[in-house]
Amino acid sequence: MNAQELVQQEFLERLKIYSDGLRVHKERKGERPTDRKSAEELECGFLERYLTHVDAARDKTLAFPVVVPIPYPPCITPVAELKNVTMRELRLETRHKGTRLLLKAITQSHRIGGIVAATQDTRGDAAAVVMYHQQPENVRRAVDILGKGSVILVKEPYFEVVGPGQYRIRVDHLSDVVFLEKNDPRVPKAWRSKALGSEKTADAYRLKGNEAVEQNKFWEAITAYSAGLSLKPTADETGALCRNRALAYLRTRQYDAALLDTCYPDFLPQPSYNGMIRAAEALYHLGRFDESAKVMQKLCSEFPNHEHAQGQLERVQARLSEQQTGVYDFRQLQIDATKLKPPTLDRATYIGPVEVRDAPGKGRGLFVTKAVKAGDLLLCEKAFGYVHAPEDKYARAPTIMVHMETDRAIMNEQVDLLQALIRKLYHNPSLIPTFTSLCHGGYEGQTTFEVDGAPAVDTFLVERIMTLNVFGYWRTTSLADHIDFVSPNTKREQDHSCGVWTTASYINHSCMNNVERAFIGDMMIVRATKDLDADTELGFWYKDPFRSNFAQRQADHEEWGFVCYCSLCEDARATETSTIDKRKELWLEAEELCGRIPPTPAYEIEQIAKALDDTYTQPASKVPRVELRDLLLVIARLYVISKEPSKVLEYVGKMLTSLGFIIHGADTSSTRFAVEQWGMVAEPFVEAFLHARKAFEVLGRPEDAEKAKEYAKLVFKMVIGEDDSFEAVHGDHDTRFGWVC
Ligand SMILES: C[S@@+](CC[C@H](N)C(=O)[O-])C[C@H]1O[C@@H](n2cnc3c(N)ncnc32)[C@H](O)[C@@H]1O
Repeated sequence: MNAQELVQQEFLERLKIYSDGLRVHKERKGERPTDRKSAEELECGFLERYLTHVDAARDKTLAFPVVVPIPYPPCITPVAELKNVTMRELRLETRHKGTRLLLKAITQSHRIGGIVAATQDTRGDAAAVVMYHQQPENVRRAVDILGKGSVILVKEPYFEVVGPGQYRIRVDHLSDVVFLEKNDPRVPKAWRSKALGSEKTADAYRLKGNEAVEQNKFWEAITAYSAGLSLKPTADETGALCRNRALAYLRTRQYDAALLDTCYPDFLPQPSYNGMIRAAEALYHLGRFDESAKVMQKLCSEFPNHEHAQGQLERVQARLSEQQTGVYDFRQLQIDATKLKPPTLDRATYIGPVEVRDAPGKGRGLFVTKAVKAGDLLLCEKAFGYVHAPEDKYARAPTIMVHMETDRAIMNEQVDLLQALIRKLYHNPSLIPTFTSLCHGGYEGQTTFEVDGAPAVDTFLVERIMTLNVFGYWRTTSLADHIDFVSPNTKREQDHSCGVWTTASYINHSCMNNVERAFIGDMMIVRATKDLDADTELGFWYKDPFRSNFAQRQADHEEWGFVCYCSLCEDARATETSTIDKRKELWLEAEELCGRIPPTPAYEIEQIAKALDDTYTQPASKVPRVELRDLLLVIARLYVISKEPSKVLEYVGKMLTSLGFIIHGADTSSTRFAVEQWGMVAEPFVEAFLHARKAFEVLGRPEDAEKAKEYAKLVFKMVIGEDDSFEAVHGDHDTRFGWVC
């Protein structure tokens, strides 16, 4: 166990002690605690607890995991209809339906899992409040979200116990907390402060908002402009306040609200440059490129001298072209993905000839609407939500969310992704249907998404959808991963970036994949790996059958809530345990032989490959022999070293046929080399086809060599997403493998 693994191990042990202890406290459900701390005691303890957390964060250890209660929906009762409740009426581990609790922060807030502050109610009783999924510190400081003296209204408060004498109100749904301005009539007089919110005119608020914008304090600007708008301004003042607020909404990624403030689509009563360009930007970020382009065209004809507008028009036209044609400059995509941190690319989604349809026994699935060829682009999709793992994954303190009910947990990047998704949906409710249409297992959650004219986003529903639809991957690009894979002596790195792609999510699992996914930053590229007839359902691996055995795959599928009935899994079920054990034994023996220095003679490994092959009864075109792939490639490599091209061809041919390919001409006959039917495509076939290319070349069959290279490039395109980088990675193939004849 290395130092990093030790940290992980220690972290898990501490987590177990913590959650076991917590479980005991949670048994007090329904109790009204009588040992709540006073405001003064709470203030002192609060600081101490915060400092422990800061220490833990500095040492990159975990102090306080987020323990999630049994899922409960967000409040969808209008605030005005909720009854006031006080702290002393609250019962432990209970959500107080139909009520609202008015609180004033008596300390500054800090980040301890969520944003935490000590608060007091109108009777002077105190408890901490924790609000989850608010903006991260680099976007908005905790003290700006909930400063000392701030007043909030918690809808249907959930009161929880976190330790002996320690209780707090938790807010899991963003819409369950209302931040009240000091002049809000719901704020008791004693809690009001003259210093804040004292502007008298709409214009004064506009100026205050403008000042905040200049300091990049966009949230404060929104508050100021909104306060101005509440003072019944004139039409001109309203126009200016809205246009300015639209800018602040854009900068805080609230694109729906920004669009609304621009009076899109007719921009009445007063079309303006600022209003139109802000509308075009909001539409751009909402992925509505055609509408964005129309606004930009109108803008450019009305304001022909604006260079910026011209540039924006070209940008949106480029996106429209990508969206409609699926033609991308992949070389540039690779460059952008390497340079940008995070690698979220400014590109549009292309949805090719595919459609969501019912897939009996699997819910819905993605199907091709017309016949396609192996290698064809089916999707080039931008992530709906994406989190890029830091290069040094141990540079951060671990974060974890544990469900008390199921003991399931999500960690680090997945926690970040969940929070990003919740905020994205909350701030852009027009995107909610796209996301909530994704599968959410048996969890229904809240299906009403609006209350008091604002969105209500069910955190637990978002989490459920995320866990069933998330894709994780190893490196920023599949290309970087492939370079690790083909570079001798390079350890394959793992970054654990993750995201949600709302169209690719409809692709069901199949061990017998007919499409491959590849990543370039936050773009997922899906290509056919076989020639497919119209109406074929697409399938790719959730769990790679080459890197897992049947039992591991089944356990993984169980987590997703399904059983795989592909021919590979069915064959594994029908195979005797003794045969499975024999395969394992042979595989281990082969692994040991392959690792020897000097290399084991090819014929010894061939014998094992043959014995392994004999354990299969079904034809390889029906049940591919996944255990044989790497072994046969090793044998082909050994014949490369011994400069026996016909043996190289023989073993490349065996490798292809044992994975379900139907091929011709991988021998010394005069038959032209061709793939008649594609099998289970995977990364190592790039190398295999390149060995075949060289073998043909050495045997004086240039046309077959060219064909083999074409296939190598095609497989590269399927697994990397593009083939522009092919030469750069594999140009030195022959020298790298000792093919210098
Ligand atoms: C990412 S979603 C795929 C789309 C999903 N079928 C839908 O209707 O939205 C993953 C879920 O699809 C289902 N699924 C995926 N592959 C399956 C398979 N091979 N057999 C049965 N169900 C499958 C499981 O319910 C799984 O949790």
